[in-house]
Amino acid sequence: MLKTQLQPIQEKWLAQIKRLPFLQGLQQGHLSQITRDFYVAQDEYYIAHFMAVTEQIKALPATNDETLDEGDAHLGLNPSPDWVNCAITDESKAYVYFLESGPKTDDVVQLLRTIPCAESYYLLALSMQNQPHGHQYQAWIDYYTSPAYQDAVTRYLATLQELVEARGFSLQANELAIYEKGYQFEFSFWEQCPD
Ligand SMILES: Cc1ncc(CN)c(N)n1
Repeated sequence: MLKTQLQPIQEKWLAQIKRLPFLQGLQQGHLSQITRDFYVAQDEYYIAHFMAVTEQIKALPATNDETLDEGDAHLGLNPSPDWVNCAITDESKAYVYFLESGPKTDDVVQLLRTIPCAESYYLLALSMQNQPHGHQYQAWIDYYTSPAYQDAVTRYLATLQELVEARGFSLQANELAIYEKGYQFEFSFWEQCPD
């Protein structure tokens, strides 16, 4: 039931994200240095906040996430030392504000805010796997398709499933709207990256 509710939203936004110039460049291995630096700067900022939010989700079982450091994925894009000089955009700040806003007491809502972030990268990277001649950004793809990252995504979805089953009613329209908003922010985050 959960999958039936989430999948149409997920598929709609992933299709739009894949068409964006940055994703096309990522897929084809043709991103400029400036573009990669810009992305890494925005994402370092984003991830720091994302990690803090997920640590507050009480229902998420504690795991050994030592193998997960998204800095490794960034290295796969070969940023220059100049990435630290890129200003953080209003779009990136708005996404972080969305993650951090709202009551912290409802784990269902908090998971719905964060799952688009976790699952979309896994699904995007999966779609870039198996290029005939290897990939320019193979380390980025490998990071987001790794068993450790996949386990984290599975853990988020399984926890949401358990919480929804335990409360005895399926996701409501206002909750699905939060999940969709998360995907909208994912889209805007990628859209802002120059090609
Ligand atoms: C904006 C964003 N969304 C998702 C991810 C993958 N955790 C990320 N690194 N950055």
